[in-house]
Amino acid sequence: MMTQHTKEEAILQVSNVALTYDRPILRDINFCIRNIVRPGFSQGQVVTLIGRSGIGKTQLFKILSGLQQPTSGQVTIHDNQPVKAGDMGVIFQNYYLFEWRTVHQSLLLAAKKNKALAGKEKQTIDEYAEQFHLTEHLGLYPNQLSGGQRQRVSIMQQLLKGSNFILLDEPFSGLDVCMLDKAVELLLQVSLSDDLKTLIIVSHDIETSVAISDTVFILGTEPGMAGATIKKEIDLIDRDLAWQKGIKQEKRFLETIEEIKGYL
Ligand SMILES: Nc1ncnc2c1ncn2[C@@H]1O[C@H](COP(=O)(O)OP(=O)(O)OP(=O)(O)O)[C@@H](O)[C@H]1O
Repeated sequence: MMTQHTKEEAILQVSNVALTYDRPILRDINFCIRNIVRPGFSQGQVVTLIGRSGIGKTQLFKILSGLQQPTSGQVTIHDNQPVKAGDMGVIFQNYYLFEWRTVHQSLLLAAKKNKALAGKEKQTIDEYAEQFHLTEHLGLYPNQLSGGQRQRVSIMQQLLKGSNFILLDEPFSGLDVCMLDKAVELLLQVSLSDDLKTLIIVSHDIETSVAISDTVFILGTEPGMAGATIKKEIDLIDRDLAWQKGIKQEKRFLETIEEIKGYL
């Protein structure tokens, strides 16, 4: 039985986006992310963007986050406003951190950008740190952290800034099995913190990323057409594959993974 939910207003709309350098990279990109309302949960959206290497995922990621202007078309968020740099929290693959600042200094800087936290920045940092198992690391510099800890600091930074959109580039790469489980838990926790939170994940680890998503967009090329477009959108809620622990082991999940691989 399909999990009870409704899809409401558009929270991100990509319209006719194209990107051309010396040749077309992206063309006719159209998709929409809607606010999912799930009774009893503050369920946010988790979207995975999949495509083979070199297809244009990073370029689309940059366009979505306002860091790169498309050649044509537009990306709008909140009441049809065009997205601009800074609207979205971006977590790059290498978890870029200010190496010369302690974790706490970086987090405080992020929290100060969020007007909603005025006066309670330090308290909020302590609460998140506890939740993310970073309490003992607040005084350290980034080079004294493990990969998993750096990742958690990056995510915390974006959450403190108050971004409703968090884009993650390869969030699972370079993590050992144990850390991978923790990263998954953490993203699920973030996605359940507010029904307006949207995570957009670009990953080569299809199984892990699809297992925590509600929607998959597959970027690919079509015969005779230059440039990549969204070849397929898979609604995992409709397939009853979303929001379930242990889904990775189920046959029908693995069938969807095979189907996705068929599009690459
Ligand atoms: N500044 C640029 N000028 C010209 N071509 C570019 C530029 N930046 C990227 N490209 C090209 O755009 C294409 C898409 O690159 P992109 O990095 O988005 O791929 P990707 O899907 O993220 O790949 P991967 O999974 O390997 O990271 C590539 O063919 C790349 O050569």
